[in-house]
Order: sequence, then C-alpha cells, then structure tokens
Amino acid sequence: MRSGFDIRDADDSLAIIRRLIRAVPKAQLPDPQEGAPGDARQIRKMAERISRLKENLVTPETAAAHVEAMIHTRQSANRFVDHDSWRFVIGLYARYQAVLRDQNAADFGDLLMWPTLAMLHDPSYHRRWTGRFTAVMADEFQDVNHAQHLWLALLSKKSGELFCVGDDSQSIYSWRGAKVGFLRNFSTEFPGAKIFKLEENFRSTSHILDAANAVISYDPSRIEKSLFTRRGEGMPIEVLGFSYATEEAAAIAREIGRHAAAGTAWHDMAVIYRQNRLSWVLEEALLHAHVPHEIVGDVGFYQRMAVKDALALLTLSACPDEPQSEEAFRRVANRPVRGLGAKGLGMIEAKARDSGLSLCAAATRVRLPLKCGRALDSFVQIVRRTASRGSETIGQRVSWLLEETGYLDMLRADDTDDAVSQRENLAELVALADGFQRVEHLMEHAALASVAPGEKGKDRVQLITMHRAKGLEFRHVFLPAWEEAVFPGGMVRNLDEERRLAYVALTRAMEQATITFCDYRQGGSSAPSRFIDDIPLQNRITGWNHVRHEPCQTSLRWMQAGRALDAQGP
Ligand SMILES: Nc1ncnc2c1ncn2[C@@H]1O[C@H](COP(=O)(O)OP(=O)(O)OP(=O)(O)O)[C@@H](O)[C@H]1O
Repeated sequence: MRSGFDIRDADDSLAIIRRLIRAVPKAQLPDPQEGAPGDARQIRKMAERISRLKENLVTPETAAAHVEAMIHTRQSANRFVDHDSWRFVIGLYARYQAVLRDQNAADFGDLLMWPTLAMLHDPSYHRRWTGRFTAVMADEFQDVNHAQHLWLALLSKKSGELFCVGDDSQSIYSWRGAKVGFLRNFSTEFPGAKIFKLEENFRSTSHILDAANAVISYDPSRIEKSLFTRRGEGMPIEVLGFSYATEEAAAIAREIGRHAAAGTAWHDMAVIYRQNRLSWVLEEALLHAHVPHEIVGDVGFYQRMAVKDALALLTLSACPDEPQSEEAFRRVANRPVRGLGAKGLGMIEAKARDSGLSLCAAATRVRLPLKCGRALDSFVQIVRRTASRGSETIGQRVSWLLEETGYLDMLRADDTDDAVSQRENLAELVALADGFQRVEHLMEHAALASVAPGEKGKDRVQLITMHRAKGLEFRHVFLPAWEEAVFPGGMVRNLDEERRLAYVALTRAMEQATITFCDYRQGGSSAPSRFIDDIPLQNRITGWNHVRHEPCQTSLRWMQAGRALDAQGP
C-alpha cells in the first residue's frame, strides 16, 4: 500500500460489499439459506466471512484452497456447510480487496493481517519490529483471535517477554473469531511461562461470587481457580418469576425506585440483558416509573429517527391546523422526498404567516413546481383523512399513515442495516401505541422519554447488554429474561460461551444481583434458564431480599417450580 492510506470502518466495508453484490447478475448469486440474495442480512454475513478469513490470515490468493479444505472437512464430518455461499465469498473477497487497493485503503482486518503476514514471511521486517520492544503486554487475552495471537507472539519473539492478562471464564467473543484456547494452552505454547492466579476478588460479596463460581463450574475446559473475597457474605441472589415481560419490567422499575428512595444512587444500578431487543420493554417500564436511565451504546427508543418521524405524522394527523403541528410538518413534509426544498418550505411559511393559516393549510395554497405541489397535496389529504377513519386503534392509525404516505416504501426500498432496524422500530412503535387510549397520552409519554432521562448529569440507571457490561461494575445489577428461550436461547451454538456470559453478568454486581424471568415473552413461552438451577440454594432466595418472609404471588409460584427443579439436583 502507498503511505497515507485511508482506513475503512465496518460501515464502509458493508457499503463496498453491498455495491459489489448488486453488480453480480442474479443467476450467479448463491442460493440463499436465509433472506433474499443481496439483502442486509446476506451482506452482513458476507462481510463477517471476509473478516473471519482475514483473522485466519487467509489472503484472496489463498482463499480458494482454504475454503475448499474447510468444506471438505465439514462434509467429511457430516456437518452442514452452505458451500455455494462460501464459494461465492472467494470471488467476492478478491473483488472487495481490489476495490480497497484501488482506493489505497485498508479495513480493520487488513491492519492486522498484512503486518502479521509480513512478520511471518519477511525476516528483516520481523527483526525490525520485534527488536523494537523490550516487553509486550496484552489485556483481555481470553478474546484474541488467530491473527492477534500470532501478531503478539511474533512481536515479543526477540525479548521473550510476553505478559498476558485475561480470564478464560469471561471469554465471550467466539462469534467474532476469538479463541479462548490461546489462553488455556498458554503454558503449553510457551513452556516455562509463569502463571499468576489472581484469586482474590475485591469487587463482589461472597453470595455473588459463590453463585458465579457455581454457574461457571459446569464449563468443562475452564482453568481451575478458587476465587474468594473478604467483602463479607452480603445478600443472596434474588430470583423472581413473572407471567409476562411487562410485569417483569414493571417490577424491576419499582424495585429500582425503592432502592433509590433508600439511598442508592441511580448510577449504582444497572439492568443487564442478553440481547438489545429486550431493552424497549424495560425502557418503557422505567419511563412509567420516572426512573432516570440511559441505554448504553444505543439511542433511546423515542429518539430514533423513524420513531420521531412516525410520531410527527401522528401529531399532524391528530391536529393538522394547531400550532403544535408546525414542527411536525417541517419534519415529515419531505420524507419521503416530495421535491420540497428550503425555497418551497420558505414560500409555505410566508403564506402561513401572511394569511394566518397553518403550514398544512398553506401548503395547498402556494404555487409550487407541479410535481412537488401534487405530492404535497396528496400528503396533506392523507393526513387530513386520518381523523375521519373512525374507531381504529392508535397503532392501526400509525400503521396506516406510514403506509399511505409512502414512508414504509421508502424504508423498504433501502436495504441498509439502518433501514431494516428502523422498520423494526416502527413495528415496535405500532405495538406500543396500542397501549394508549388517546394520541395526547402517547405524545406526552414520548416527550417525557425524550427529555427526562439523561438530561440531569450522569446519575442514571444504565441499560446495557452483557457484552457491553464486560469490565464494568455496579452495586446492584438486575438481570432480566433468564429464560431458556432467551438465555442460553433455543438455537444456541456455544452453550459454554452463554455460561461464561452468565458469569460475566453476575460478577458485575458488587453487593446485590437480582435475576428475573417470565413465562411468556414476545408471543412464546419458556421455562426458567438452566443457569438459575446451577446457583446453589444457599446463595439464592426466591423473592426480594427485603420481603423474604412475605413473598409475593409470583415468588410463591416460582418457589414451587424451584423446589421441583432443586429436588432433581443440578
Ligand atoms: N488490590 C486491590 N485492593 C482493593 N481493591 C481492588 C484491588 N484490585 C482491584 N480492586 C477493585 O476491585 C474491582 C475490580 O477490579 P478490576 O476492574 O481491575 O478487575 P478486573 O479483573 O478487570 O475485573 P473484570 O475482568 O471482572 O471486569 C474494582 O472496584 C477495583 O477498584
């Protein structure tokens, strides 16, 4: 590469891959196992496969041999392999790399693969770099992939000083190519390596630590450690069952409020879940309970673009000529594009001002270019017609507006990941809107969500996924949705890794952990997670600690179920 090259991030890579796939004639695309060829999921899958090849130091030139060997191995072991799709990746990888080369650009995989290969194959280059450091230290070593591991070994070759820090019980990135075996086999690979076990835990009380240790003890290949703490026994893990996810979320919100009233700071509490899609029902409950909170690494539901657009449409349809609809009109009049630019909008604003009309009314009375004028007329008609549609629910109304104004078609025509997730958000909004009797109530609720949490400094409850929570700690953590169907999940490929996630989640708690589950979630039913059974009886109670002698109805139900399970032993 020429010096001064550009770096392409993950989104840039997806855009290049999308363009390349679209240029391929349909007949030459692989038979898709999931989704239509060239849809967002397929593109992501291809991008991930190219990343995996780079992490395995496979260049475009060696890709064909590597992929054929992998197909052969899997077929010999009678394992499924979508070979057409994998063979398609070989050509795609070469074309993708050619685009990067033409642009004098490198993606993240390149930044690691090429220097590692250069050290491997070019002795003078290797000498130059390995001679530069007297020691090499790597943190989070349990999550290194093949290329990172080799890169570290090559860099530290001359000094012989490689110091790695990690916890094999917390390896949670195998889906991104991480291989926990590098940590577990460290002393075999580097004979004479000194192993220091850091067995004193300074974070958690012993109930939490014992529970986490018990859960991880079923991971057969872990490195034996006996963790201990001098922080005292603390509170047993609270375990509570509910019928529905909404009940569960409301109970968590109430309990957080109770702890706050008793003096726990909001930021000392966190709700940690397995998947992002579990967050919105929790977010809703926290909003209702006026709990300041923030979703870590994600935009709050009501701040998402498509949700704001849909609410603007709803406001406009509810009161097209009222002042509160002016901002809504500005927001959605040209979404999807109707040819209304700043000049056209300026004319509408002037007309509205001069004649005392609403923007919606003025829009049909100014002379705009023909195409734009017609599109805007039709938009205003749709918005006005909504009010006369009678006894539909608010969800149905939102749905109708999105369809009729062409908003959904605009998203359907765009197969980027962003458009797909915006459509998912809109589906959630439609379901959520049905929980309100009046449009004003939904609007009030959304407005509260947009300003209340997060506006007053940093003292907020964190909503966060287990993966993102790695490395963090909170006095009290709430762990919802510990259900077989969610965690470990029905289609889980790597049960040991799910177990390690349970370990990570529990060990985020300093003083208290609360696990909840429910019978029904998103239309399906499920049993409590097997990880709950792994926690010894003496380290958990079935109910809130503060009402342990008067468990609520749901706790009683769980106690009965719990007894039956406990009788069978772990
Ligand atoms: N020697 C020590 N004495 C007292 N407290 C300590 C000591 N070492 C660490 N701690 C405290 O223990 C907690 C955990 O430490 P730290 O986050 O460094 O651990 P870690 O191994 O990175 O944890 P994890 O990987 O589980 O996130 C922190 O609150 C830290 O301040």
